[in-house]
Amino acid sequence: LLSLSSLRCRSTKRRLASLHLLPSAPRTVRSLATVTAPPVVVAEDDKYGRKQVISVTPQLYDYILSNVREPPILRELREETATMPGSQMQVLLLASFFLSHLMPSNNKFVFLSTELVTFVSPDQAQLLAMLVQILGAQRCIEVGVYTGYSSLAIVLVLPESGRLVACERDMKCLEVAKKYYERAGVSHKSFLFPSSIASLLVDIKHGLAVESLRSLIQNGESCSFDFAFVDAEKRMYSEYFELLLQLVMFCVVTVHKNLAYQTILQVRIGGLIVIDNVLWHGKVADPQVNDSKTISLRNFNKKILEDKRISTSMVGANRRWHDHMPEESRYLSQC
Ligand SMILES: C[S@@+](CC[C@H](N)C(=O)[O-])C[C@H]1O[C@@H](n2cnc3c(N)ncnc32)[C@H](O)[C@@H]1O
Repeated sequence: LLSLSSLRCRSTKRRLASLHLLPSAPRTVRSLATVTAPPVVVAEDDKYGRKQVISVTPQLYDYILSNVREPPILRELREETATMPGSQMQVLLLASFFLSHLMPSNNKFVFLSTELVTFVSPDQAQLLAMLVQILGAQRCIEVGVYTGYSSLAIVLVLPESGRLVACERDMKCLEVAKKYYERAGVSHKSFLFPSSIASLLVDIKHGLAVESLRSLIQNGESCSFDFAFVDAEKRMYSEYFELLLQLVMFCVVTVHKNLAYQTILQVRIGGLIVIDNVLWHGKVADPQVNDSKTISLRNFNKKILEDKRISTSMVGANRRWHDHMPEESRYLSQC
């Protein structure tokens, strides 16, 4: 535990950063994980046609990252975030690695790890930004901002007239996010036209996300968003989803042809809701894991699968670092 405390301490992280152990993350992982995993997993069940699935090794993940276009301001924000107490990147992997050797039979730190905060990786941020661009999204919502890495990635590709509603309960995190929004020139408010959407790219909603989403609905903003990214409290995913379905353009349009005759058309206009961490570091597939967050996510995934109102796609893990990590810490890898 002492090791974990010292690793979570800011000065230690700075020292690690100066040794290039943090936060240029992916390379650090390679230094810990010297064993190369097979790059391909073959699905065992013949009914899947013996499909080969690429397993992302640290080397391959390095390669993916070297092909990411990360704007310099996002890189700076990522590096600053990685030095913050509680942020999860390599610190956690390092801590778990050391701890697993100190206390091989103790799995308490797996629990500790879930208290730390993660943020999307550069490749994930690039994917989010590209989805927003493909959609031609103007109005977006993020549930769970942390220090603003994913939200800034989204805002940077929005048109001038775009808007991102950023929901976050932690003011300290928002201070960092605001600093970067300002530096990127996306937090400008026009005092001449305060209600103008065009003058406000990031609209921060400080507070519990469910309340912020409800107030958007009460303010008549239903069916007015194109895109949402959910990355907050796992046990609230179902509530976020139901509220977002009302806010994102996926709606019932009522057409009044004349007073006597009314047609209701169900129109899917094409909004997109991206939900992070639905594999919950692999725990959803492990019947031995039954904590409340894992159960919530299992139930949520089942509900989404059965929900006929939407089209859905679950995208698999893009990193498989736990192949290289001790058993106790394998859930620390990202999905
Ligand atoms: C995983 S982090 C978000 C990371 C961010 N999306 C990124 O990739 O840069 C989750 C954030 O959700 C926030 N959060 C958790 N529960 C919340 C809630 N009920 N309402 C608002 N924010 C919440 C936490 O404070 C934390 O900052």
